[in-house]
Amino acid sequence: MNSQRATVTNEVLIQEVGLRDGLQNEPRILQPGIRAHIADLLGDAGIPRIQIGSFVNPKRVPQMAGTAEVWHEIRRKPGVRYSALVLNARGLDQAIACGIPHVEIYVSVSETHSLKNSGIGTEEALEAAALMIDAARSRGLGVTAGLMCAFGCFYEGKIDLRRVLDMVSRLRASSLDEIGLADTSGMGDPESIGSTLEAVAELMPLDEITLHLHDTRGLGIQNMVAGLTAGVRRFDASVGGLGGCPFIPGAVGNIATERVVQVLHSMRYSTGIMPESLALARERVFSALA
Ligand SMILES: CC(C)C(=O)C(=O)O
Repeated sequence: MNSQRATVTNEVLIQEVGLRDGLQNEPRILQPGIRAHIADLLGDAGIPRIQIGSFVNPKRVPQMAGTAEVWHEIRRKPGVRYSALVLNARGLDQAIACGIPHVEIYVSVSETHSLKNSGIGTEEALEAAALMIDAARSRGLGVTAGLMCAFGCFYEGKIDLRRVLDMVSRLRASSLDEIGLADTSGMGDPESIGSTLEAVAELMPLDEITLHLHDTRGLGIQNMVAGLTAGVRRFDASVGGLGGCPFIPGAVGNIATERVVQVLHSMRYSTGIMPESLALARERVFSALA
């Protein structure tokens, strides 16, 4: 047994990423006011963590233009952690300027995906991430740092586990609230998720890990259960299962929040999320996108 494993609880924290990962791949662009209203409905449904958007180049991802306006229009619910994704120093400056309290900074484990997604290689991205984490911390922001393509890559196939572990260790050298591991192209399966987490558990407690899973091959929920079995208690999910990386062809959405909640509750885990209210938020998203 390894000594890093923390006491496991039956409480699971869900972060809704539909307003970012979900919308970034949709042809219809939703205005900031509608996105803020959806965030309010999600908060009312008891979602404890809501990623409201990203600060990225609006020419590359037009769906994310106006994230600062979304933040200003949200009726901020006490106890909810609101965050935004940033991929470079410019995005971080925008996030700091708008006053969002928590940022998520992800770098890719795959060299090819890193170049396509952010225009720089993994080494440069890691160095930039360390500077961004320090800058965010010095301004009092909470920080999640994470790895994209941690369980495989559309372009490079299987990712060497030693590479993932090395990058986890290097991220952990910075001051962080948690580390995210993303199955960006949905190539993970319960076995690879379980064995990767077992190795990561030698480096850090798994209750400080967030899993971000895509349902590309229909294994998303099984992968979540593999994560739970290993000891992970934080998951990203997207209402309606929307989402996908705009820089991965055929990318499919995240695990659907309503399904995640249904499965977790049936397994007697608690999430604090009310399925009926979540269904209202889901309807609002789909009517806005119709
Ligand atoms: C930025 C990360 C979390 C992401 O959306 C992905 O890898 O799918």
